[in-house]
Amino acid sequence: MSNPLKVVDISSSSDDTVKTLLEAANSQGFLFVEGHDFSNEEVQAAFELSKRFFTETSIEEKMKYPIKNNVGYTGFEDEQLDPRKALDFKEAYNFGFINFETGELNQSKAKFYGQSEKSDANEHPIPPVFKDDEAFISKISQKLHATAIRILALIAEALLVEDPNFFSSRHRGNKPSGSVFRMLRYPLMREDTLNIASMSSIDPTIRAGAHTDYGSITLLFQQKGQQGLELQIGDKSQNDGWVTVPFVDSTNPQKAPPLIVNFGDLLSYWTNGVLKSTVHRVRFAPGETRNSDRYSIVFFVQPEDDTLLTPVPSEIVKKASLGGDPPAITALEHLQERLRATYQSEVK
Ligand SMILES: O=C(O)CCC(=O)C(=O)O
Ligand SMILES: [Fe+2]
Repeated sequence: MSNPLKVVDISSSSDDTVKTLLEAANSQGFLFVEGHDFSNEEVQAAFELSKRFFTETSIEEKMKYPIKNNVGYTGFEDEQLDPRKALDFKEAYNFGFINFETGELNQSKAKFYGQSEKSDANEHPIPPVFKDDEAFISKISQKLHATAIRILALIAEALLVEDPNFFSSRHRGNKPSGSVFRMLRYPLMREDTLNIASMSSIDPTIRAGAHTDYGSITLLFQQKGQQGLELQIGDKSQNDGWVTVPFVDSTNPQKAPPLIVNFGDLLSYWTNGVLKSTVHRVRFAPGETRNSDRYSIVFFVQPEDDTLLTPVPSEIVKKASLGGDPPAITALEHLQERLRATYQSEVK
């Protein structure tokens, strides 16, 4: 399968790196990032852990950790990324309320927001299956956060923002933000899952409905032989423009494959559309032969909650303005609005 996306090495800050990154962000809104810090072993271990949680935990046990404040488990029929279409046939577990400096995960709301700790139990308990690996999950989250900061620094350079820390000072790791580390599973349709599908309005080929991401940027690992991510970047007269993202292997066997990186609505809004937030979905082609579920590991990056989304101070951004700037809302307001649409009710 040919690769329609650019592969950018973020270990370099060369003019070429910065230029290619901006080109990819401005045209496709998606790219592959190599030169990151992740070893193959580490990413494999994260996928193993995800598999263990999804396949060795009963549904009753999973339901003890229902998603709340965007932290926890979401099952097969909860999410609807494209409100016009069927519900998404997938399950996910979100780690959130993370302090990327200390590595603390799933903190209570009170602790996360620096309010005095209430006496009642933490409303975001970590499922026991993850208990022995909490330090490992923290480390992966911290590295993903650092990788995102690195990409944002290169973006600031590409946009000729005078302050090189413009984005990093708005994505500080120890401040409250809606950033989430998510494990996802898109199961094969088997005897045990077919029942769920036939009982509801699920289209089994669409695993994550067409949507754009909400935040600043998204980092994603997928595995060989488990493609399914499609982007709407092609010729609209053919297949509605859907293009499949292939699996791209690492050029160094010790290193994990390149990360898939895309830009979300918030960064697009913040840059007057210079960075594109591209529509994408996950689809299993009808009748396609697969022999495994699809797993992905995703890190959704959000700025600090109270970040005001006034246009990024850059001549490139200013030139892209179509007259008046959009109203300045905060990152948290922006996120809550999008989550409300996804869950079609109050933010859980
Ligand atoms: O699993 C994937 O490949 C994509 C997931 C995705 O787009 C999302 O959760 O926003
Ligand atoms: Fe997405």
